[in-house]
Amino acid sequence: MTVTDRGETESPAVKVVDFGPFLNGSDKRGVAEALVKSFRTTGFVYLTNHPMPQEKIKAMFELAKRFFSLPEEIKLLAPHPKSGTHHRALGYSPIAMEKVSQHIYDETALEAHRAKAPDVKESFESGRENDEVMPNIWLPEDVLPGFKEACLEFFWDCYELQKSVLKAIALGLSLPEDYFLPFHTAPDNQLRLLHYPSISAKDIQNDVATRIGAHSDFGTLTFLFQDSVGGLEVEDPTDRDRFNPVPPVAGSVVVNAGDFMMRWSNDTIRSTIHRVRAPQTTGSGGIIPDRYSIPYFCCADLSTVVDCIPGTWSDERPKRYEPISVGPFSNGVVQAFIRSIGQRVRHEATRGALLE
Ligand SMILES: O=C(O)CCC(=O)C(=O)O
Ligand SMILES: [Fe+2]
Repeated sequence: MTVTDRGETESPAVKVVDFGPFLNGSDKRGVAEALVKSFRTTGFVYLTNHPMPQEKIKAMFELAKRFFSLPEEIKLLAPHPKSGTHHRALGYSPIAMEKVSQHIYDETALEAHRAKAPDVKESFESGRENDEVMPNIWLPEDVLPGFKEACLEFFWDCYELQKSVLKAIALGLSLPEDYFLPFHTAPDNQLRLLHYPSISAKDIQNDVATRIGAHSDFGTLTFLFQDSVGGLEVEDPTDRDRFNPVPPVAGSVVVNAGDFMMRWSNDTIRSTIHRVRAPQTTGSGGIIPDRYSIPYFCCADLSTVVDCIPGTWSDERPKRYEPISVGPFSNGVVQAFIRSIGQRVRHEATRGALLE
């Protein structure tokens, strides 16, 4: 672990990029290149001086805490639908309902995986309000007044952040700044509020339970706001058996690329496996405090078709993938692996399948 000149701890695996010079125009290219370099190497980056106001992030965390502290039967007034009709999760999913897995396709192996170590977390998910195909699932307004409005405002603020980051990535790939924007207009994105209740450190260290199992995300990008508890880890790009911590960096948002971006960029950009366990500073005894995090998943418009990004392929490095429709891709990734027997198992990615 190193300490940055801002006095914060920084994971040696994940770089901190100051987004300010991109936003104020003083060094757009420098920021864009640093960003893309991180996406090529680790698939993860911390962005500081991003445009999301810190008070809004703080307020969203406070509201998430109030939501999760409601009695279970009240939270279940906005239940995640049991059927697989929603391509993305919406509404409230109680503790241990979802267990994330990666590359397990056999039913018996899935059962064993499910039985092993539950993901001890609960979540609430929402998308844009005008989505007629997948309408949001809210609590009655009087239960937590202002919750719906705050989620929607945060959703659209994150969309503004997404546009700026996509512009920087385009520039870093020597493309016109607006290259990615027409593919992300709907937007078919998802805001997720996550709560990991306090848990015995021993249970996590002994693999009796986990916070979120190892997985990659499936979309274009994920923005992750995390509290000060820690525990997020990313797979080491050179050693698949090693996970490096991504500890909280004050004021930053963690940005990572998803499987869709990896495929779209002809594997130039990495979609890296990550998980949440006990913070690495935790001793073997004791209780790990509650963790709250807010991921925002950015997806290309379901109605579009994409081909490998110009500049990511050439005669020497031919295209590895055919053009693909975003809708069937996203539906395929999530739907094909949703199992509604017992706990819901959600495979967030088919990275292996894509690479074949
Ligand atoms: O809570 C976290 O820090 C990670 C969440 C995550 O990776 C996910 O929801 O996909
Ligand atoms: Fe994730």
